[in-house]
Amino acid sequence: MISVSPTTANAQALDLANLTEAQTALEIKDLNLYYGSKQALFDVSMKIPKGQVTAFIGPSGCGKSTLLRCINRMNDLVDICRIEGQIDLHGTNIYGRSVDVAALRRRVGMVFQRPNPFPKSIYENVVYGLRLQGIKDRRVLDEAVERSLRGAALWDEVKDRLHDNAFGLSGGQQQRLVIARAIAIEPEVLLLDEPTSALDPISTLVIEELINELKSKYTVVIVTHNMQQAARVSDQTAFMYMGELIEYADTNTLFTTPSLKKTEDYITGRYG
Ligand SMILES: Nc1ncnc2c1ncn2[C@@H]1O[C@H](COP(=O)(O)OP(=O)(O)OP(=O)(O)O)[C@@H](O)[C@H]1O
Repeated sequence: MISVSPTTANAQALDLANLTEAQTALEIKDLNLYYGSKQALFDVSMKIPKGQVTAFIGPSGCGKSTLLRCINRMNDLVDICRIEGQIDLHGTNIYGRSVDVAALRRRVGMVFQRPNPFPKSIYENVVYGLRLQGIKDRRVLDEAVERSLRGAALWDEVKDRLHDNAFGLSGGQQQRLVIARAIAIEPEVLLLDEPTSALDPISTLVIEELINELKSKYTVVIVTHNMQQAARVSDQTAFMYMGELIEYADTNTLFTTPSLKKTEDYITGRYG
């Protein structure tokens, strides 16, 4: 049995099928995705609430990362990838003709499985996106560094060595640095693709606590292999299987009283 965290279990469950516009960060509508002739997502539709943590779970190859990567158009980088359907971010289709993809990726930040700091100082990693925007004012940059590192629960550990190379940090610290880099440009949505799978249990716990704090400012969508992690950190969970969204519900319901047998079989470990 998967135990759901008390904060998650006590949260007021939202009516996910009938979220109002004000409650919705993302709306995925009839999304089909193909890699060449192979279809990887089938008619996925869901609304992702604002200021909450939503987890995608399911067995390997079910399409979790593919769906996540649609939300900031990372799949545009895959030549053979074709998408039908749409995703609205706060009401505007991110696949619309006039969308500036670089601007979209500033609104929708992403953190990957392996920490990927740049070979630069801690400070320069955090301000990277701000420098790209042409911001040079030292005071603005200094403030952003402190705010972002505090936001990523890393400030106290690195405040005395901001100009040291980021590669000198532990794996868990590097992952929090990457989160600080992502939040420095104040995105609306943070996508986390198995953010703790390369980390030890203690670093994992620190990141999970951080995820809980991040949702006060950002909409967080996380892909995880680990059902216990989904139960601990997310407010709602989407279970995917072979490219389909099978069941989507508040995390407590999905893990304690799922509606469908397929979901129950997965969460009780019968497959996957
Ligand atoms: N760039 C790509 N080119 C071709 N096929 C791909 C590509 N990326 C993913 N796929 C295929 O799409 C399907 C879904 O893959 P995806 O990585 O989204 O699954 P996943 O649920 O995230 O899996 P995992 O948990 O193992 O990371 C798989 O069959 C995979 O082989």
